[in-house]
Amino acid sequence: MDTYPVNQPMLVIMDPDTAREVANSNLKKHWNLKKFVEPLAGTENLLLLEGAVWKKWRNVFNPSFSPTQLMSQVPTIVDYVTQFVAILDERASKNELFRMEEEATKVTIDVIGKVVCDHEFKTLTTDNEFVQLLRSSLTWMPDSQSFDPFHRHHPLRPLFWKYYKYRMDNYIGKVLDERFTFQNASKENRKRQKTGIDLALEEYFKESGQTVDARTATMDSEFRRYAIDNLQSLLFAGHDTTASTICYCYHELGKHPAELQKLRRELDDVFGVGVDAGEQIKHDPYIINKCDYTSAVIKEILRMWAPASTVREGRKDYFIKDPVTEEMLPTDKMLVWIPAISIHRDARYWGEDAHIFRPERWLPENADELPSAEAYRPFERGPRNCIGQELANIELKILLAMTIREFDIRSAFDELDTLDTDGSLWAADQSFKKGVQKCFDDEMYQILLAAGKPRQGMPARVKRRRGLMHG
Ligand code: HEM
Repeated sequence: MDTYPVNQPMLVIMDPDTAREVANSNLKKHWNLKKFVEPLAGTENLLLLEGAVWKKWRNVFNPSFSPTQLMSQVPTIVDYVTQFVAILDERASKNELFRMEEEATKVTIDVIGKVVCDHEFKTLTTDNEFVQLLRSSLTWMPDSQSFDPFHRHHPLRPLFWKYYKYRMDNYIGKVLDERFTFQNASKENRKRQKTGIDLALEEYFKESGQTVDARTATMDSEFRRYAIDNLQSLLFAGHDTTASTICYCYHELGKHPAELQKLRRELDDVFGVGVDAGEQIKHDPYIINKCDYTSAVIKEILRMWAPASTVREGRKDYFIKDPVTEEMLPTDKMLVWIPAISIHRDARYWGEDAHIFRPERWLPENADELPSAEAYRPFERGPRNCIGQELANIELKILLAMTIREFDIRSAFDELDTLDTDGSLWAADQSFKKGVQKCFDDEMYQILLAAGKPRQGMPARVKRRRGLMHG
């Protein structure tokens, strides 16, 4: 696809086997990605680094996302989701129209903040400075569909981005420095569960050959830069994709009563009718593995509304074989894109109902119907796959288990205009409301704001179904 002069020519990969080859190749991430990531998380981070430096940092953070480490975080996740439930309950009792994406972002930020930084962002209960800066930075993201040259190359954009990044660096830098001072200062601390920030610091002590003693150790500025950018990339990548996915879960379930009923029935079977799922999950985190249909709903949503994908930079010496003509296609000066969402909706792999929400396709008894695993890549595949996929899955299951039986949730695009002055990032940029307002025959199509987010942040209404069982 040649979009010159708006963008570089693109080679769009729609064939799952070719996608596997590209994902496993050493083609670098495309420089275009930097435009989105740098304002939010700098350049020295897992999303953008390459080669040996990337490998080193991936190894540093991998243990924070191991199954055992994640399961140990489940009670914390339940506590945050309980606060999210309280917010929904308040919205319901006031019968308020609100943007679900804004509220979902709060819970996912609080979770990732705790999992990665062991820091309480308290976004669910207070106005957190870091999150406000992150959202302000997002308001400056160019609308990729805009042909207005002033909008695309706004002269003030780099200044604002620099300012927000500077303040976000200060915030995370402080969290890091506090941890650095605190690191291993006491025996009890050494025994604590280690989060991403501890592992990063451990790596530093190992590399710098310093003894772990808070009074004499110093942190060099290069390490500090890498640590801050990496923590920010985890905070950023770890919240908005998950927030977007839970919104689409609510949206599709709201449109599909039969599937919603099946989901509620499964949760009743696993947790008991009228029994609080949160307390049970806290007590036995592995109970969520019994929820096959819940898992199927999440997989189906990530198939239909995958919020992220990979873009790679072509190279002179790298050719891709056209699976039909067998022609060797050059990739030099091209953006090589694997649009997961398009592969996920391709009838050649998923059948005539590729655009239909049908969680049943993921149930164990229907495994034979599924196409090759390569045709499903919401978290990408190969060495640069998503480090946080298990965390996202656990979080999404807990969110569904603790909300879907408590509330009726529906998107409310018919009332969108009444949110024009709510001060959200969506209200700030009215250009999102212009132009065609349906894609895949759905008003809640994705808007590219770093990741694919639900249009207008999903205007929503919630109704309580029964008395709350949580705190
Ligand atoms: C539903 C939720 C999520 C989806 C759909 C998703 C999707 C993706 C995709 C498609 C990539 C590949 C990007 C590329 O090639 O440029 C990726 C990478 C990444 N994701 Fe996620 N992600 C999710 C949640 C998370 C969470 C919870 C974290 C928490 C830390 C996270 C952290 C990352 C990081 C750090 C990378 C870069 C990995 C590397 O290159 O080594 N993501 N994700």
